[in-house]
Amino acid sequence: MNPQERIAELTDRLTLYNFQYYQNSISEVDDFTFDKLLEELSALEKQYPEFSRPDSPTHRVGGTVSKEFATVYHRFPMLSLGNTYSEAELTEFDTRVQKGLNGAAYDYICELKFDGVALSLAYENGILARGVTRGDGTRGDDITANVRTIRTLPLKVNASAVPPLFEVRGEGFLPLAEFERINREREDIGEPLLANPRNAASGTFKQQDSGAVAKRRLDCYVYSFLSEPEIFQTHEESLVAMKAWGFNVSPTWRKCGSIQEVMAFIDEWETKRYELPLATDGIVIKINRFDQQRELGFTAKSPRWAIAFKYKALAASTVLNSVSYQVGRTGAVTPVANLKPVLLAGTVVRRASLHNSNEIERLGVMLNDTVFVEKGGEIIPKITGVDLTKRSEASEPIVYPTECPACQTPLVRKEGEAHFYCPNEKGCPPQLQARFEHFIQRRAMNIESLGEGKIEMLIDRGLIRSPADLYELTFEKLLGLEKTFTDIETGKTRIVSLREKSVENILTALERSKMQPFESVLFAIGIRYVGNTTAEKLADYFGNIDALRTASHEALLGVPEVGDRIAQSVVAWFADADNQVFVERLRLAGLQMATDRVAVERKGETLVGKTFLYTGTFANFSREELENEIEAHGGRILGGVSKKLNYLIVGENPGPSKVEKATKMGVPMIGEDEFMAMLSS
Ligand SMILES: NC(=O)c1ccc[n+]([C@@H]2O[C@H](COP(=O)([O-])OP(=O)(O)OC[C@H]3O[C@@H](n4cnc5c(N)ncnc54)[C@H](O)[C@@H]3O)[C@@H](O)[C@H]2O)c1
Ligand SMILES: [Zn+2]
Repeated sequence: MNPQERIAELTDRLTLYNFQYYQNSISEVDDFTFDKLLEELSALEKQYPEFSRPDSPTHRVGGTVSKEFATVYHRFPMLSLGNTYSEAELTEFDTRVQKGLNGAAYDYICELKFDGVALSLAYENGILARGVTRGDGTRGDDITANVRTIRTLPLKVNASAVPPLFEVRGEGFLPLAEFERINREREDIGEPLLANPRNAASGTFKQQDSGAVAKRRLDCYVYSFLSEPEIFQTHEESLVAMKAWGFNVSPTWRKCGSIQEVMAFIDEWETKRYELPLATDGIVIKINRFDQQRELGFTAKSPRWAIAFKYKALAASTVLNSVSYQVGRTGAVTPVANLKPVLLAGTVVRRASLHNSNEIERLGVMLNDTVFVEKGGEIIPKITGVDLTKRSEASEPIVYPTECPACQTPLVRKEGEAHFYCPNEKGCPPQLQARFEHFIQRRAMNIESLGEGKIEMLIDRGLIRSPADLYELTFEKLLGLEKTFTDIETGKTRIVSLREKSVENILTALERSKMQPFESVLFAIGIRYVGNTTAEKLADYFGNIDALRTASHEALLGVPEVGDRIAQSVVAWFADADNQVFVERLRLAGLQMATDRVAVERKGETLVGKTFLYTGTFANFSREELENEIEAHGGRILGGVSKKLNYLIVGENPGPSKVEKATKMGVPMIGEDEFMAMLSS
């Protein structure tokens, strides 16, 4: 390939990667590969400027604006950062700085490079007015509503010193613990897992529904302050001030007087960064004094007064001893590598994720091979390659099972999915186990006293096969049961035994679970793709299990946020005869199969914005009908007489205390006729 062709190819490829990364929050290649290709393109363009294309990704910030959000122009452009993976280049950067400042003294501020999404946060008179993405650097997407869901971000800054207009910049991110929580939840309801915290954060910020965004607890570390006129002399001062004003400033920054100190900071954080609550991918080094920053200036794409040092993902090499196959709740089979224990980023690694059979093929890995293990943004390390120089006669092919490792049912592969599945949903022990774990969780039936091995023991003893069996457990059946568990990794044993006290706890929890609301029951029964929120929406809309059970695909599509995939899954679930029996048994056990609140259909807008309370009995309505009428016309029912109450509806034989309180507080009281007039006004 000649240089012109290579330049064209790299330009196209990198443009595509940028598009996927910034628009669709997908990494087609890892960052290191991306950066190396960009470096290659940049070098070729320098050598052959005549072939450099105007749309080259070397000239500009990678993102663009999208159609879904309003476009906002940045008051100060949002640039990228030059980056390097080598200390030698860092020294070159320092030399350029020295030259640029004509020998004047200078300090650096080192910060962690947080791996999330750059945000511009504009404040007007101390109030958060706008949150905008970086976009193409000149203009970005207005995602204010989503940014407002970040709890650590002050919506109002109470300080006398703040200028009327200022902008704070920071990195919006998904904390690792939150990322893990979301993935556990997704796995539980059979959704594909999110690939990494940075892409998950980026995808979340681009959602249209800020209610859904709020459920993912995003966070933001701020690292830059801009105003006109400037009110600080140094970056350090601005960090201290932002912290004092209530912004979330990561305490990890440090002032360094020389490039040697910078290097020491880099070394120090190479492994320590894994203790932080978020993914990081390097260190950002900035000149501290603002006048010196101005003196050094900018290129078209990045400041000359700062650079990012990126860590190569930490890698170790070790031997692949064996592969185990785990079966999840939905039957998906995941291969897990069992490794000869090796130290990586300060922890001993024994296992690594292999994702699926495609991944094993892609890596070409064999048993007893020496493999490279890397720790990236995720918590579980992954195998990234094979050290072929160490391949020996002992290496043997990994034979992917054709049968479920737990129940020997032949595995199947669903179209378009990377995983093999065990189709024996009802009899496969790990699937059963996971189904119970799903059923007992707090947000489902809340019977967590059954955790920690008890479920496994009950399955083993043949006492439970379906969650409905739980409600047939008795004191006699449970008392005295015992099982010893051995941890495969440490060899330590643990005994679970059911004595009087724990049996009582279990039975009480089971009894109490019968009061869990209908939406929790709906979540607990484990329909694929039906998470908490969807269960709530379904419960609200249909009101009871019979309406839902008989709902058609079309009817289901009428539920807010329910699409084809969920509708299909619900219909299929209720069509299954065993599931019908399951639901009947739960109903007989006394679980809630209807909401207290009957879903109401909107009839009018006459009561919108008004609040009501009623007392006594009425000629034309039962209490429930009255409540429905109020809600159907957009009104709200309050729990008691308060300042917020607009009307007390008084019927026959009213309660004296409500009337008395309403009189005292001057709340208007209306009769049934007046209320009916209001409905139709
Ligand atoms: N894998 C892929 O397909 C792919 C595609 C495009 C880009 N990328 C990655 O993204 C990089 C380019 O992205 P970029 O232009 O945003 O550059 P960058 O991410 O390397 O550096 C700039 C960004 O760093 C962030 N940042 C984090 N901590 C900071 C701090 N303390 N101070 C200042 N800024 C901080 C800001 O968001 C800023 O916009 C590439 O180098 C590559 O690694 C990957
Ligand atoms: Zn199985």
